[in-house]
Amino acid sequence: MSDQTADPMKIIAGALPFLKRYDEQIVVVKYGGHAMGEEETALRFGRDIALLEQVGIKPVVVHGGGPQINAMLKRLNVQSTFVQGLRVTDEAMLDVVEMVLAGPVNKQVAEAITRAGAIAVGISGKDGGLVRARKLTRTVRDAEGAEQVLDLGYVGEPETVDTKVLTLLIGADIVPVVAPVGVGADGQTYNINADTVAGAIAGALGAERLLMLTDVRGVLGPDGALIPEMTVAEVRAGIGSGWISGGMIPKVETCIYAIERGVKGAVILDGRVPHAVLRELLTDGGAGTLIKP
Ligand SMILES: Nc1ncnc2c1ncn2[C@@H]1O[C@H](COP(=O)(O)OP(=O)(O)O)[C@@H](O)[C@H]1O
Ligand SMILES: CC(=O)N[C@@H](CCC(=O)OP(=O)(O)O)C(=O)O
Repeated sequence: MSDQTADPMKIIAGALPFLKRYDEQIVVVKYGGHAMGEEETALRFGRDIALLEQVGIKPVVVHGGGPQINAMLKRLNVQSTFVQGLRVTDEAMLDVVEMVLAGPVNKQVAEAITRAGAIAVGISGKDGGLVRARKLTRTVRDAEGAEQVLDLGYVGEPETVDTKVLTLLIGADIVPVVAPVGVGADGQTYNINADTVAGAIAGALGAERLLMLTDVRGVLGPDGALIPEMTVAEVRAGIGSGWISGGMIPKVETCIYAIERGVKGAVILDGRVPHAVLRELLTDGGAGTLIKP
């Protein structure tokens, strides 16, 4: 039965148990740059988040903006390289990253939610000491099996998360919208993968759910089919075999991180599907890939 012909009373009755389950619960939603797409997609996302807030759920949005950074770099004629899904970030790159993420992208997402009738405030991880970061280092093995440390420049990882500013906003019924930029103890700004920030915030807040909105249906197996549920061990095997790759790696690693810190469920789903967030939280027809212990 299509949405248009469904009995509205049935829909409302069906949503009630979920509304009860998530009442006053924090749900962290990672809104990926690929899922933002057209302006209409962002507005639709804003309406869904505003609705969650209006029915008593406490949404916290962490957004990405990789494609939007790429578009700006193209205009500036600057090349960018990625290692294991992470953008190598020198000083000039850092300026562009912060300008795009904490600027237009952050404001567009907050505005879309506010326009839909909730109050949303855009901040970056630097505001209120939210995300204290440290330089991220990655090691790889070369052909001879020797370990090599990669220098990704000013790419960071969350060291600590101070949830005070989020708690204050949530307590005042304001939806926090967070740009994935952090600051080190010495004041150095770091570019952090948005998935990682979402996981760290979900863990620190003890969120009920972490939803990762992207531009694929979820984790796809080697045959291209959607995998509805995966254990942590299965995810690790997928990374090892190479069929989980690129931007999907930080996504699944984030889900594992969040679950290990007590987040009840972490889901990777297609943010381009209309009402993806509402479907996932308020119906039993959840889509995407649920990662579980
Ligand atoms: N096994 C897999 N299943 C689904 N997507 C995968 C897989 N392995 C790699 N990917 C890639 O990961 C991408 C999602 O990551 P990313 O582009 O960083 O999204 P976002 O901008 O939403 O954070 C997909 O578009 C796809 O190209
Ligand atoms: C270190 C690193 O790679 N940072 C990301 C931050 C934005 C991001 O994560 O955006 P998506 O969620 O849209 O991919 C970047 O520079 O693209």
